[in-house]
Amino acid sequence: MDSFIHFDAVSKSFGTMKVVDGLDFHVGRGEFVSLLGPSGSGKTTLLMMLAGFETPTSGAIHVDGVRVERLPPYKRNMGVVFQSYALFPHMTIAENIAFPLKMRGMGRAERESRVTRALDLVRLGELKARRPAQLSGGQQQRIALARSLVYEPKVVLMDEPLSALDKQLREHMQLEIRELHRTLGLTVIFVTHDQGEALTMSDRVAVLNRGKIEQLDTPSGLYDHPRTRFVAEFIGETNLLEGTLRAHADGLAQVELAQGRVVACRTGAPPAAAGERVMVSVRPERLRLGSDPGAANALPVRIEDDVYHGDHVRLHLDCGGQRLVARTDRRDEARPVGSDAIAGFAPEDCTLVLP
Ligand SMILES: Nc1ncnc2c1ncn2[C@@H]1O[C@H](COP(=O)(O)OP(=O)(O)OP(=O)(O)O)[C@@H](O)[C@H]1O
Repeated sequence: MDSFIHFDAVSKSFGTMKVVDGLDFHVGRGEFVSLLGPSGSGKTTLLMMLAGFETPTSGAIHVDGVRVERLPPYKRNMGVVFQSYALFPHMTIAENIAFPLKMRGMGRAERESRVTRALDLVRLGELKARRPAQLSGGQQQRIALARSLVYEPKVVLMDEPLSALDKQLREHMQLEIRELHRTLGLTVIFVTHDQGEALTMSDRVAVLNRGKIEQLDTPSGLYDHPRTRFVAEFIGETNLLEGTLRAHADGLAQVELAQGRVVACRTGAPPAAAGERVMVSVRPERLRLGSDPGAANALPVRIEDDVYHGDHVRLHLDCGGQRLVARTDRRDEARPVGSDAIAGFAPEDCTLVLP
């Protein structure tokens, strides 16, 4: 991956509060990267520093080899789309889209051809004489998208652009944005707090927590190999078993759980040294129920509850006082509530994270 956008030790404080803390990461040309994290984790601040509406307190931002963190927004050639569409109500759609071009002194003929092209991209050419109030929310958001694309930026920054739309429209717009990303070869940085949206749309996702990136990885990398407890719990759902790392050899870690049982976990370099505390993260669909207490990674459990979800059943398990969740196929053998069983998982199906 070539480095197209590079954050080099970027921090941002408001007064004494550090809201972005030493960010170091690269984004490749043409990549779609989402910023995902809880409210207040610094996603918007990161995006605003890239757009030029905020200046870092320290550190450097490079875009296509140019240092940009002190450049004003209009010199960065980035398209920006916000949650609120921010269209001018007194202008027609065509005038709204032409506005940034007019501000840059572009001639009328060139402006018109670019507006037509941008409207064609979002398939709303027939609405160009209307005013924003005469459009639906989804149409207004597509116009805002067209406006961000009109000066053919190489980077498009989007801050929760779909969160005001209903579910169906949101899913439709997700597909449209992905399609535009692919066909135009755009580099997209997309802020969302919807993990489903981040996982389905992105090449990679940066999980932010308290101003730091906990993990920047592909969607499957985050789900299957979370590196921290925060990521394991934030992305999807997981079971966390506390224990002590006893040994690591040949790619297999041995972890002694609180109740004295030892489980094996296939992993590269473990996150802790032998003797230190770790957590074993096992996704609910990786927990298998059986009856062989001698099986590998076997935990005796009692079935506390079963909840039918149509395509699957969720079992709530009690494992020596700890609550676990298993997701089973409807066709699996039925397990009556109150019965005992053995919950097991393969060493390949778990991950070690720091507590
Ligand atoms: N101009 C400002 N002055 C003071 N504090 C600010 C300013 N802008 C943001 N903050 C604070 O910085 C922190 C990070 O805010 P930011 O908007 O980047 O978070 P976020 O992850 O985008 O959150 P959300 O999902 O709620 O939009 C928050 O605690 C916020 O209150």
